[in-house]
Amino acid sequence: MADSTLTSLPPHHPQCLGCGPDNPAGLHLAVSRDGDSVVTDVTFDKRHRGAPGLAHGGAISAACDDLFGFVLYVVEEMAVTRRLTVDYLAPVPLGQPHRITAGLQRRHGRRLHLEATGTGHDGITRFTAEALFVVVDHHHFAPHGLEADVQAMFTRPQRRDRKDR
Ligand SMILES: CCCCC/C=C\C/C=C\C/C=C\C/C=C\CCCC(=O)SCCNC(=O)CCNC(=O)[C@H](O)C(C)(C)COP(=O)(O)OP(=O)(O)OC[C@H]1O[C@@H](n2cnc3c(N)ncnc32)[C@H](O)[C@@H]1OP(=O)(O)O
Repeated sequence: MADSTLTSLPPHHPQCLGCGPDNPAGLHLAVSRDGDSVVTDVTFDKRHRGAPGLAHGGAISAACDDLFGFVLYVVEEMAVTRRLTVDYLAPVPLGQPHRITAGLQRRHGRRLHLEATGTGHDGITRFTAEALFVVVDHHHFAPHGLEADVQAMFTRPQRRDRKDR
């Protein structure tokens, strides 16, 4: 969907399940910032099938979780998912684009309360999500990943100036 008011955001890292371009099993979400919100247009396909013709709830949940991870560019904090709740309001057909919009609802100390809405291009909202993210520092990631990869997450530019989505 072309939208001149959106600013592209970089993937969390190249292999990220949600947004990494180099993850062959990934959702390959392309995410943009729109003011204090972040948005992505996702089209689930046969790799994400649950019931015949419909998206798997886990795939929808993964898309929401990853998009919440982009609100961190707005908040300018590193944080991880502590709790994620998805309301599946209506079946999500494969092959139909849905726009997911997410943002910060409120913050209490380290706790970030986030919310998201997924709406088809037909205007039907088929899922919503809420999450609790908890702010962490680089020590959270350091024991598990290559030091250079962890450093890159903390030091990369926070946005790209591409406005062509
Ligand atoms: C500078 C610019 C930065 C830009 C960043 C941009 C991008 C990078 C972002 C992310 C990182 C990279 C890749 C992201 C990939 C995907 C994005 C999706 C996100 C994920 O896919 S991420 C993976 C799944 N995720 C986990 O792998 C977490 C496992 N987990 C833990 O590692 C611990 O569990 C932890 C650290 C979360 C907390 O542990 P802890 O010991 O530090 O803290 P504690 O337990 O004390 O809780 C702290 C405060 O939350 C309150 N609290 C807790 N539970 C609550 C509940 N249920 N209800 C209400 N409040 C609750 C407490 O009451 C306390 O509140 P208070 O501080 O106010 O007292």
